[in-house]
Amino acid sequence: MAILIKGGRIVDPGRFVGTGDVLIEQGKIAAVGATVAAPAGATVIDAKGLLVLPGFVDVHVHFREPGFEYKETIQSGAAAAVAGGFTTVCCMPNTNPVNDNQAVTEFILERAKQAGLAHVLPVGAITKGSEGKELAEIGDLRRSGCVAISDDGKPVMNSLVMRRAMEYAKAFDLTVVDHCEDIHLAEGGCMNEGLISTELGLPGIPAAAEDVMVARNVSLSELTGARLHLAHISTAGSVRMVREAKARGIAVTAEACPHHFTLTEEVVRGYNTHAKMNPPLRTWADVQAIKEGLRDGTIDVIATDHAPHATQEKQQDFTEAPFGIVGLETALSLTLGLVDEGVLSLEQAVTKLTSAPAAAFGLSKGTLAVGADADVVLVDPNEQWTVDPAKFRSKSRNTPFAGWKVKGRVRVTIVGGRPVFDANGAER
Ligand SMILES: NC(=O)N[C@@H](CC(=O)O)C(=O)O
Ligand SMILES: [Zn+2]
Ligand SMILES: [Zn+2]
Repeated sequence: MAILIKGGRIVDPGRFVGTGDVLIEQGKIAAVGATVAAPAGATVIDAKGLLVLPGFVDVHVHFREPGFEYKETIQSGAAAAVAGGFTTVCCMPNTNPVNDNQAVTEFILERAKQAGLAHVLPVGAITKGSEGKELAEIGDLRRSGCVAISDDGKPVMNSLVMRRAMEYAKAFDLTVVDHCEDIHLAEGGCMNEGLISTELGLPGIPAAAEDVMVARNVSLSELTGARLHLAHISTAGSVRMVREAKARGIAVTAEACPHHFTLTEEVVRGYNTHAKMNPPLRTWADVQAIKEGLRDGTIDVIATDHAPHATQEKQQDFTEAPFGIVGLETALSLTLGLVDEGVLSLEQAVTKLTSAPAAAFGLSKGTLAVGADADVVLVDPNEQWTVDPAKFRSKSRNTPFAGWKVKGRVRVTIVGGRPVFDANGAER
């Protein structure tokens, strides 16, 4: 089936920016240009007034299958992804069992195929059971379809284990993704350490718990030459160190999450557990540093760290509730907020949702290049809407953005040439 997307504002970073048409044939991008003729029998989608973008790539999501299907399944997670404009998502291995072997990887890929929505690419564990002790079978994980390795949810505390992981990863051409947190410095904490944690009487997690691990990982990347990707950076110190590492030519990329460039620790007042995530919401100065890092290219990628948890789990004391919030269905609007604020140009914002994450993981995604998989998203940049968690595709509703009035909404999502989400036909 051929599809011609007509008259939209195309933003294909570094390739084509301007009003034009996109032709899809046999699941691939067949042509992009100011005017492309519709072949006989093609379905024409009128994209006037809409942005036409490469499908977004999220290198950091938690779909809870296997093991925690009550929070999210691969099916519900993939549905949330395409509703949010994400056509490729990389799912972290902190499931039960942990994705530290070929059987779990193959199970995830099979489930993703059955869902038939987004491309769901597994991230394998660095260590067996993500226990930080013994390396997983990294070569097997690579061969069975893992696109990166991480023990996300936990850091790899032992520096020698991390060094060996990086050496293997380099040999297998895999990116190593680390959740930078010194667990001893962070132990017992549930929000950012500072004045507010003292006022609220909550145990804090100092910025240094993140910073020291960023410093270590950058050093190990320099030592081994492995490609390092830093998950969810949240502190001014991390931004500073990544900036310096890049200036020195170290193979490091970094991601920031929408909540870390939108909210500060102030939101924790009121003890709303939807403001509890790891790393925690930080200070205004940290948020400014994250924005500056995004603006100047220090932070390459916007990733959601979509971390669904059930309502009853979040309805506990702040100290008891699990860390994490869902993000797939609000990320686009919050990112466009940075464009409205003048922090990013639209092309920069699209880059950080598409080609940059693809490059960080070495994926041939996030582009409208002729011959690429036809993963395309149509966005109305001006549509205003109110975040209503009850309408999420995700099984979970743990978001601090409920009731927020935001701008920019996905109209249509196409994966491999197949429309898999259409806001017009959808109950919202
Ligand atoms: N970010 C979170 O607060 N939680 C994540 C784990 C993680 O990303 O470290 C989760 O799996 O729930
Ligand atoms: Zn993490
Ligand atoms: Zn995570």
